Parts: sequence; structure tokens; C-alpha cells
Amino acid sequence: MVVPEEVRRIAEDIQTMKIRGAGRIARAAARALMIAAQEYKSGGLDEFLDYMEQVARLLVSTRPTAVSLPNAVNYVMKVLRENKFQDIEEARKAVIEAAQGFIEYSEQAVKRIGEIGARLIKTGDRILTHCNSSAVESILVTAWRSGKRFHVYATETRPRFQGYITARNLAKAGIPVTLVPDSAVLQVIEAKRITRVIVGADTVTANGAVINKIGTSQIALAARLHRIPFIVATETYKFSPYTVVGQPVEIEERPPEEVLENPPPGIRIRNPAFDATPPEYIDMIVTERGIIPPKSAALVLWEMFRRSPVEMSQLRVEEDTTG
Ligand SMILES: O=P(O)(O)OC[C@H]1O[C@H](OP(=O)(O)O)[C@H](O)[C@@H]1O
Repeated sequence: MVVPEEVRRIAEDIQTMKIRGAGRIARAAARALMIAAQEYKSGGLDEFLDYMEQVARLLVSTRPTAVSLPNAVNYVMKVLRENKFQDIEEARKAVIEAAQGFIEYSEQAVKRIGEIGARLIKTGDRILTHCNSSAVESILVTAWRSGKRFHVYATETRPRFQGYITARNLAKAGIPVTLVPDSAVLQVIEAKRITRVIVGADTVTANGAVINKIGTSQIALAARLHRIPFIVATETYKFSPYTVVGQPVEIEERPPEEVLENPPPGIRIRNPAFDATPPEYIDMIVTERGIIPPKSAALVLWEMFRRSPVEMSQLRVEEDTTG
């Protein structure tokens, strides 16, 4: 059976970043698997399982860096891979329930991070953030609604300008927000006496490094220079089981046109979308399960997956070769 149009569209929207943000792409992938299961018509149980694996590969191949994507896909596919079913209806139902379960967990996790992280914010804070993270927004909006008063500085986040989304959303919530160029970070930290930095995450490695939007590690360095707390907000499904055995996180290289269209001859362009901030530069990670030091990332992974490192490392769905 061919992959349904709506599922292909979701995959394309993730790839082109129409759907973006590590949590959102995870939920979108879970929803796509649910739609794929609902739409399946022809064939028997074995064909259904093959078809679902094909959809899983397609979804995972859309963007390489945020581990929330394969983690979400594997969470849903696990029910198919590890259970025996009588018929398609039973299998279909299991996929739908698992996908709904993931989406619900994810939404609750973002809310819970807001509640936990809001306790870290104080009235009078001047907070710097980078890119657009729903987990960070959740913290800021929850803190503001609880009566705390603070000012947020949001970087533009070139080349895709996700900082505009952050600025717009915070302004809509009534939070005072100033948009600054990425290159102004150190100046703003000094001149505005920033009190804390809060960013999201696409992937957290077993040793506590955080892979997030390009530019994050420079901001962490600037924060360290001025002894400002550097806080990461992330759901635990962004912790990467593959890194337990040292598998490197692939950094997405996006099209050069995002940086400059029609560059003059002789100019090469690089456009890495993410970078890694080492655990030494991170003060704490706010998750839906509580606040942890980065060095405890491996413990979170162990609790989540309860598998041996070797088994964890084999979880990745293979690259899509179906086109
Ligand atoms: O899951 P939430 O907290 O929303 O976002 C987490 C991270 O996902 C985004 O990636 P992109 O904009 O999709 O490349 C940013 O790097 C952001 O910090």
C-alpha cells in the first residue's frame, strides 16, 4: 500500500520546517503513524507491519538531529514490534493508542516543565533565550502568569529567524521582550546584566551535552564568562539512547540558500543547524521528571529505556530507502 498523502505531507512539512521544534516534530510523527494505521486498507497483517515500518523510516529520515523524532516513532512502533496480533484491527488499535499516548505525554510534559521551571524564575530577572522552544516558552509563560515580573531578550536565530516566533508568542502573553541579533549576545549579557539563560534542546546525550540550535554553545560560553546560570528545558524523550555507546549525534546541514541566495562565484556556504554545548557549561536541565544536573543524563536514559547500552544503541530506525 502506498503511503497516504496526508502522511507524506507531514513528512514533507517536518523536512521543510513548516512543522518545527523538537517536541512538535515528535508529536507530528506520532500523529502521522496514527493516520497511516487508520488509512490502511489493503493486505494482511504482515503487509500492514511492513507498511508501518516503511512509514516509520520515511518519518525518521526527514530530519537527522532531534532524537525526539526517532524516539517518538520507536515508542509507537514498539507495540507492533514486540507484540503478536490476531488481526489488523487489533494491530491498528494498538498503534492508535500508542500514538495518542505519546502525544498526550508530550503535551503534559511541556506543561509540567513550565511548572517546575517557573520556580527558577525570580521577579527582576533578565532572561536570555535562543531560537524557539515550547519548553522554554512554557516556563516563561507559567512564571509570568504566577505573578513574577521579568524581561526576556530573544535572539533572532539566523538563518531561519525562529527567535521572531519566541518574541511574538511572549509579547502575546504580555511578557516584555526585546529581540536582539545573534551577534549581540555578549554585549547584551554585559549591558543588560542578564541574570539567566534558558534554552531548549533537540537532543541530550548520555554524558549530558545538549544539542540545540546553532549558536547555543557560543551563548553558553558567554554565560560562563559572566557566571550566569545556563539552564536547559527539555522533555526526557529528547535524551538519546544511541549516545550511550558513543554514537555521535548527526548535525543537520541545511540548504545554503537559507544563508544566502545566489552567492557570488567563489563563495562557499556552510549552514549547520545545530551545535553541541558540553555538560560543563550547563548548570541544570529542567525535565518533566524534575531538575537534574547534566551529568545525570545517563540515569534518565537508563530509567526510560531499561535496556542494556547495546540494545539502546540498536534502536535507530534505518534510513528511508523507499524514496
Ligand atoms: O521542543 P521545543 O522545546 O519546542 O524545541 C526544541 C528545539 O527545537 C528547535 O529546533 P528547530 O527549530 O526545529 O530546528 C530549536 O533548536 C529548539 O531549541
